[in-house]
Amino acid sequence: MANRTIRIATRKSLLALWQAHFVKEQLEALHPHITVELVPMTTKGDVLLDTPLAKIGGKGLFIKELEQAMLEGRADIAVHSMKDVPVEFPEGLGLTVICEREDPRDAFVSNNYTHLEQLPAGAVVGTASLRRECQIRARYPHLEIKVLRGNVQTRLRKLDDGEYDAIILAAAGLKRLELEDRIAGLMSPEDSLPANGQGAVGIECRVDDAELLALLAPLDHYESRLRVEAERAMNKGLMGGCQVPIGAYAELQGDQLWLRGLVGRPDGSEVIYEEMTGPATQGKEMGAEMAKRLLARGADKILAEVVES
Ligand SMILES: NCc1[nH]cc(CCC(=O)O)c1CC(=O)O
Repeated sequence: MANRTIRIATRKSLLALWQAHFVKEQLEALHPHITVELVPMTTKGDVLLDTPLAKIGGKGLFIKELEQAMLEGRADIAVHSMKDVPVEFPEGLGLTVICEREDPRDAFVSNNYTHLEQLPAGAVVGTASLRRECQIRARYPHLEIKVLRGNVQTRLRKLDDGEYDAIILAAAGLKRLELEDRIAGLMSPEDSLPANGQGAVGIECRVDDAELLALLAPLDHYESRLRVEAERAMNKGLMGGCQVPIGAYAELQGDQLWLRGLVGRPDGSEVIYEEMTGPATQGKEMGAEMAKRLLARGADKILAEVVES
């Protein structure tokens, strides 16, 4: 594998660039004779920053342009936040690596409070995620939810400008950007069940490039893969991505996997929850089974309504 160059397609947000550098550094350390370059690009999701995610529709809003670059040979790999990666891939591409997962939890961010419980009636909470919205509304119906879009820095600025009393962000993103001190409180999975793949970085590439696959393989983290694959299998069964009110979260307990999932109405009036434990290597089957159980309990109706609204 002489002197090969690996080009990483990446979005231009600080978080995306951090994640691309994170992969670049590991590849360069593992394979001193290869060169790794970043190919930054803008995606549809970056342009449509003020529209609620569920309304823009179209899966893979943040990754289509990156995939196009790989298919056309302008890039070799794409580094993604797993939570933004659709469950299906275009012909010829696949998710070949899941890196070790960062903190998967949601973070409560506020300059005045440390937990949703403390917020007075009418306080304004910012999020663009229907998953976060439905869980907050179900438990705290007296709070107001206001759409919050933009990259992590923009969201924090909007909080500091006083538009919101608190906002919810993924802990992983804040930690990676060295903004951990902005986390007022970490939300347990019971408080806010994370999105599938939250906190994990994955690598997508052309599946026919055996040499490349071999170079990437050492970055794969088995435990993280088991968890994320189970979560994604659940979302796949529900045909939902990051833009729908679905939470999916798996934890390893020895050789067992504990998978929790929910689908909720964005207004919080209904949250359907299921959990299951089984052999860690059966995550995909468990995810599919969980999806079936959720659908049988009415998740199909909720999801259809969200897509139509
Ligand atoms: N949908 C945007 C997005 N995609 C990944 C992260 C955070 C990092 C991660 O989950 O790996 C975020 C921001 C957020 O939800 O706060």
